[in-house]
Amino acid sequence: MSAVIPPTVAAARGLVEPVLRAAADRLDPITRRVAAYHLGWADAEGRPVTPGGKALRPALAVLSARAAGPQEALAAAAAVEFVHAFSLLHDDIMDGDRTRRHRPAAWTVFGQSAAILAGDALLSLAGELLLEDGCPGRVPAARGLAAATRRLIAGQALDLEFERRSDVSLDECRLMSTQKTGALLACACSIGAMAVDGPEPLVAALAAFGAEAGLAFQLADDLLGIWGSPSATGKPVLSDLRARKKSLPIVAALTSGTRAGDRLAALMAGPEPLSETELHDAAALVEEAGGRSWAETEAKHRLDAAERHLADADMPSAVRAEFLDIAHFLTSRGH
Ligand SMILES: CC(C)=CCC/C(C)=C/CC/C(C)=C/COP(=O)(O)OP(=O)(O)O
Repeated sequence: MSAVIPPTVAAARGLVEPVLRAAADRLDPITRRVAAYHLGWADAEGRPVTPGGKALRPALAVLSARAAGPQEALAAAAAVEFVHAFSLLHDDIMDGDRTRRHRPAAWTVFGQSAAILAGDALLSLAGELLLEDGCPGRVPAARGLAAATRRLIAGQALDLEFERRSDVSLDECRLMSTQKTGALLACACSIGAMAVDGPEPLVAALAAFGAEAGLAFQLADDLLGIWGSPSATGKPVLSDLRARKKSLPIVAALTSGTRAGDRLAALMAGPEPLSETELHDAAALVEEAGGRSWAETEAKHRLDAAERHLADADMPSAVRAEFLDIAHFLTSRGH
């Protein structure tokens, strides 16, 4: 199944992209070239191409400002996208992933050092953009983004540690996903309202909505990491099992107390890389042990919880409907 990108997301991309490009123009030419490639503006030779990322976070940030009033918070929206872009650049290096958004990952084209520097540069541009912006809530917004980045890093640290552990609990795995993905989604959903100095209860409700939607998004992403087709995900098939990732469906299967879960644990404990047959066996065992259905149900629960937070928040009904549209899109991407 695949879902069409909501019109709000496409429209927000058009609004935020000039801000992103103008900010990236401040970078030195070497770093800008890597950033422009990673952000999907240019090919390896610097020729213009059509951007590949979905730009969900800036769309959520734009909506977040609109929830508080008629103002825009484009610098905040661009800053969140830069943090996201930094995290993907570094993540591909850490995971050794060679493909991103249907293209060779930046580090495979420009080398690891250049890609690390480009990620660092995007992170610093995010802070610069926010703090020099004229919006009244720029300092709390910058503090919120910095805290979300710290949590994103904590989640990534757990994710990497879990690859070497065989005793990861579902609670630990949930914490990792909440930090790795939920923190920046929560920030994207609330930073616009924060930047325009919106009321505190609205900011809190939007952050709670984003945290739940972020967990639902990560569950959907984890399902795609096992059963997603490379044409839909832009990543190699069975990539999470290949990397021995302890994603939520995998940990649900490993901790299920079933024979299939035990067989999966034995398969994943071996020292050698898994063969293609073993990878397909492992995916079947995750399913047999109930990991797939658990993750699908959990994603629905998280989406319901997200909707409840939104229902309680005071905002124009059209903005609420657009938030919901994006939340449903997050969990129904191509399989
Ligand atoms: C510090 C560090 C290295 C952190 C890494 C954290 C990390 C990679 C989290 C994964 C989050 C996620 C679901 C990304 C896909 O977003 P998306 O589908 O919106 O991506 P798109 O922009 O390509 O559409």
